[in-house]
Amino acid sequence: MPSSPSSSPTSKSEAPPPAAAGTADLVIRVRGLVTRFGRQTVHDGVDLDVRRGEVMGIVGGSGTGKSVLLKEIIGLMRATAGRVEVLGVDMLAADSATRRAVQGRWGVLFQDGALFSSMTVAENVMVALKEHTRLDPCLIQELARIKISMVGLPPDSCAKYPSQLSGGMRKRAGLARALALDPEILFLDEPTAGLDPIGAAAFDELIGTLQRSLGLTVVMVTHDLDSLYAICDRIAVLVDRKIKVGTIDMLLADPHPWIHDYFHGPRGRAAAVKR
Ligand SMILES: Nc1ncnc2c1ncn2[C@@H]1O[C@H](COP(=O)(O)OP(=O)(O)OP(=O)(O)O)[C@@H](O)[C@H]1O
Repeated sequence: MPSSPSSSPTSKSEAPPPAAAGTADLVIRVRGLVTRFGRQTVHDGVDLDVRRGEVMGIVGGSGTGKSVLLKEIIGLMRATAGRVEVLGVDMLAADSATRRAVQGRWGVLFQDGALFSSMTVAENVMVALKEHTRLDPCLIQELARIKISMVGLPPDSCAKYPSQLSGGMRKRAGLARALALDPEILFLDEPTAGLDPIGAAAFDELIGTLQRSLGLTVVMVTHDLDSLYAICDRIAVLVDRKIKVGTIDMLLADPHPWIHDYFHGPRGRAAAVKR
């Protein structure tokens, strides 16, 4: 396992997308998802397939339902209608034990790291290990130390409280916690929000390196065009209450007005230049 990932990121836009997968290689399968809040319809028949080992970015205008979709996939919210399968389990129909078992196979990084403020970084990472395993306490401490090192935090951050860390360090600590149980899937909600451009690029590089070395499937809600170019294999765009999925090159050629403006606007052009 890498102690401090340092290899330079490969622009995913240059790489061919992972081979089209059969159903067996799908780790997430969303079908006909409908989400309504009162009279507001946020999703109206959303379909999404995420293949094992790919990095899927989720983008869309403000309020198009990116975060709600993520919450519905990880079971924090219940869709009005439709089907969500994760790792072959129908999450809406499964009993609580089955759902819990699947939940142990993914990690989530929320925007601010969502760390417990009264616990040190190491204690935060140990929470899931204590809850989901029966490992010896010394081994749990050692595993937490390894995860904290994997995300590039110095050893002395283990004993620090979240309030003693910078925003970027808090995100790394949240990532260490998300990786605690060696997940197969990593869900990220706007991982680079609030970071300066250099910090954001370093975080993208970390995600890319961890994804490759650990063979993770990553699902990432983001507004960050640089992240899309740097680490995403495919991108799911929420438009017109549905989803369009493609590689960056496919979406660059898409005539939908929002997609065109997003990828060909000033920020899109600036991100494309860095490819
Ligand atoms: N619990 C809720 N009750 C009622 N409406 C909600 C609830 N959660 C979200 N919404 C609405 O659903 C819509 C989609 O919200 P969501 O947070 O998913 O947007 P988003 O695409 O992530 O936006 P942003 O990019 O601004 O973060 C919004 O109009 C929001 O007000």
